[in-house]
Amino acid sequence: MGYRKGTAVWVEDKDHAWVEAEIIESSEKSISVLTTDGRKITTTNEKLLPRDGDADHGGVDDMTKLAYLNEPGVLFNLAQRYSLNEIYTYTGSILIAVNPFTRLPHLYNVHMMEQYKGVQLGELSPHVFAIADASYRQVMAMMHDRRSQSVLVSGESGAGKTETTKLIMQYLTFVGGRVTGDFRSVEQQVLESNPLLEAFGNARTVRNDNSSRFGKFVEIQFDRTGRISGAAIRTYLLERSRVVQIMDPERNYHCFYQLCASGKVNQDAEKYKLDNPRNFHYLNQSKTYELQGISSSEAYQKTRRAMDIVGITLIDQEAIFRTLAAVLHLGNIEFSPGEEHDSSIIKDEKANFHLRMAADLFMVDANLLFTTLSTRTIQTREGSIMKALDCSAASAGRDALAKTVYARLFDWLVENINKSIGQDPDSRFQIGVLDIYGFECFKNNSFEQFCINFANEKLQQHFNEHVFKMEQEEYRREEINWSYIDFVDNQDVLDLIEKKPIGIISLLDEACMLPKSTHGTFTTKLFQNFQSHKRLQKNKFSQADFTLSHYAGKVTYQTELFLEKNRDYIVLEYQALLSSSKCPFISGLFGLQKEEPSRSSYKFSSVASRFKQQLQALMETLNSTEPHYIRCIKPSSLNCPQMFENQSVLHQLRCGGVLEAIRISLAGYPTRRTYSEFVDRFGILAQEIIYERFGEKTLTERIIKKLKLENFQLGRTKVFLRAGQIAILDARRAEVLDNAAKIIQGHVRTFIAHKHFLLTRKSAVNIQAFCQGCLARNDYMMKRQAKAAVIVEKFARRRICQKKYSSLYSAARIIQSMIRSYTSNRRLMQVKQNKAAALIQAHWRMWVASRYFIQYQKSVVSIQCNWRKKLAKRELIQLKKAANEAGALREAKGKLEKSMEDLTLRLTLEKRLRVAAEESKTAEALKLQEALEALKGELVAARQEIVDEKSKSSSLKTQLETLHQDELQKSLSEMEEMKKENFLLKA
Ligand SMILES: Nc1ncnc2c1ncn2[C@@H]1O[C@H](COP(=O)(O)OP(=O)(O)OP(=O)(O)O)[C@@H](O)[C@H]1O
Repeated sequence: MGYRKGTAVWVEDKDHAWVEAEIIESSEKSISVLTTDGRKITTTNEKLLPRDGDADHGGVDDMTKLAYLNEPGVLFNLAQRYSLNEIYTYTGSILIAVNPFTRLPHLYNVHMMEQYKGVQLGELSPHVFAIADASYRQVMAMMHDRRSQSVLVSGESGAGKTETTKLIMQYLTFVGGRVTGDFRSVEQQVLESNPLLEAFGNARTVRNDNSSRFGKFVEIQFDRTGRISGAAIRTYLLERSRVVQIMDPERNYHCFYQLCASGKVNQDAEKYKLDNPRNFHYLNQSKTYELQGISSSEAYQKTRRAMDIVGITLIDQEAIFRTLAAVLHLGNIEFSPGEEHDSSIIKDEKANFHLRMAADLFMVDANLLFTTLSTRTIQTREGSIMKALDCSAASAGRDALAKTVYARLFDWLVENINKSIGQDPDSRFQIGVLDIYGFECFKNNSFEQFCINFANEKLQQHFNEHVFKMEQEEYRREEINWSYIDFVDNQDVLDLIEKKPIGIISLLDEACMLPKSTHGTFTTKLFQNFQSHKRLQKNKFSQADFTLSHYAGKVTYQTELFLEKNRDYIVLEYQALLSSSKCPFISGLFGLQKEEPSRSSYKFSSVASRFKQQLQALMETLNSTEPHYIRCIKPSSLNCPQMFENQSVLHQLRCGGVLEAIRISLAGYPTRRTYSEFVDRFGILAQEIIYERFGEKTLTERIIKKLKLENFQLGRTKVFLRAGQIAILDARRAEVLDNAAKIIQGHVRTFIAHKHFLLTRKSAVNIQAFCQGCLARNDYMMKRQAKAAVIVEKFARRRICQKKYSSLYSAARIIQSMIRSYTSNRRLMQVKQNKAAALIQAHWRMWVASRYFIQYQKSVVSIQCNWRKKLAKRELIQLKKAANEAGALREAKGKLEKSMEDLTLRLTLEKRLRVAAEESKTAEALKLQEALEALKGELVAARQEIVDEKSKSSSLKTQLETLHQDELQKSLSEMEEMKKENFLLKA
């Protein structure tokens, strides 16, 4: 395009940095710009991007829509979208996925999946679900259109291939899953196979914490109804060397760390004597044991759960983890030189312990394990000879055994997952998802990079064939006017690598089989055979290196370990040792195969050749499917979100063939339809001619001309359209259909509206009736409530009055009882006083009677005494007369004297008694006097009390009266208020 002077642009400077600039001169051949930092740069169109282009509007979702289609345009479009978290962009039918390095849950929820279900590619914004849906719809299309599909996900390590693959599988299980909720449904098993394979096949690398160290092709099979009916997983080239050798800060496979951390979950770690990963040689070569934000014990539980779901029995699970533990113990077996030359023995007690542990866990004899590791049997014509191995050979053998065991374990897992998920023999349509390592070019590139880049060349060829070659062939077949577009055909690189009998792989295999070959002889032979091959170059500094010009750039390979890594030899002693295991799982891994007798105990098998065969099979599968491409891009080498490294992204776009695809797509005719298809679809755009007797080709031409489209091509059977023309046709078709739909809609709407009106009217009447009923019911309810309120008020008032009355009543009762108690007290006191007075009177009368009686008695006694004295005197006189008269009289005199003495004695006695009685009577009278005095005092106090009581009762009476009056006043005022309220309520 031509730029005007003064146009603001971005320009790529010689350091490949993009800077702001302004056009100062523009000619056909070159453009001069002045950068904002004052530099004058002369550049070309490709290295310029207008600043007010598409990028300023948030970018376009399909690169082919870019107004300025060049590298910076593509790059800035991606960067612009990435900054808005729009990580997906189409390039025609290729989806570019830029790794966000942060969770974007809103992009992947069920709602999103619902949105993309059944929607044409391009209708919604670009998404991995759209690609998955397109492939699913293709599988479910009309019978004759059906074709198996494949989705090829590629990109460099850490670009997000595995995540993208998981999302595709998630979508396919969503649209093709049954709603059974079954714990072990096929789709559940397909999904759960991911974490299981990740545990055993993924590891931390410098580029990615969860890097897949194997390639994977998952084929999901569908039944006639579009439901998932089976699945098959194929894996490629597991990185075996990682089991025994890791570099800081990388890690070994996740499953080892998970097993060591299993102590928190079960007894496994303790049972297998795996206390700490730091104690195991295969793990402690790197000081990284933990992954940020991931708990190994939780991951262990997840792996176990996945094993349950994919149907691995508990016995097999136990055997798998036991085998892993055995591998770790195996790595700790160290050797030291033995007594004999070139022999080795177990280094120390610790190594011996690990030897025994490994043997126990493998369930083989410990001595046999030692012998197997430290010796080798060589077959000679004379018979077999046992040769001792030195320390380094024994250690290498130990590592080879560990790698073999792990690789077989991994293969067993894949095989069992496949068996457990099951294949559907009746399924005729599949969707395959390929997640394979992207093109790699490091400082040091070894055998693994060679294989990976070989695989990428193959995939690129497939891509070329699909996108470019087929395109060109079709143009030729259809005999349309077409100037060929060049593209970088990589067939020559593939021939160089895989051609038989002379290609890099064949030469490598030959070198591996010849006993005296080294990597040096291999490279020498390679250069001899391909002296002037334009894709192969010698390295100036190292004879052992060679450089290949891949489609994505030049890569120099260091061949030191090529031979060793290509040899997948199976040492027969290992085979014999482990097939003798008492554990059926382990002996099953190493089932005895009939070996051809050989001189050596090694049986060579080429890793590269096997990989080549696998790739061939994969390509055949892919060729029978319709491919969809997803190119994952890693925007930041630091794995940070919102970081976009232009150079790296540009390199990845080049490697992925994205830029080439855009170029070809725009230069050619990306859309083509057979005439019948075209007329079927777009005939409605020219209805006036559609029923005329023209051929389909003429009809097609007339339709297109009617729409004034230019630059289209009419082939033999198909019409070829330029980019964007189909969109115009579709838009016009949609317009016509829209108009037709509008008329139909108008009629349908009238009908619906009429029906709706009748229904509305009926409903309105019903609603009115219902509302009126409601209002009447409400009114009635109000009245009932008012009446009820009056009753409630009445009861409330009665209750209040009752309460007042009862308090008054109880107060009156108290007063009454007080008065009564007062009068009865007074009566009681009177009775008590009367009683006391009677008692005093009685005592007084008794005292008076007793004084009278005593005086009377005294007088009687004195009268009696005087009388008796008189009588005695008379008798005495007589007796004296008689004594005088007779002696006898004397005696009588004596007697009389005696009786007189007695009488005087009795008299004095009675006198004394009388005195004592008088004394006691006076004391008693004194007592009575005192009691009388006390009673008088009590009487006075009682009188005083009565006076007090009287005054109290009079004060109570006055209080009661005032209380009564207050209460009365209050109730009167309340009555007034109630009346007012009642009046208000009534109002
Ligand atoms: N769509 C995505 N959303 C959020 N994060 C993502 C997404 N894709 C990738 N990532 C992040 O990038 C990391 C690397 O992705 P992934 O493991 O898929 O890369 P990869 O290309 O498969 O790498 P390798 O080839 O090493 O296996 C993931 O662990 C994840 O954190």
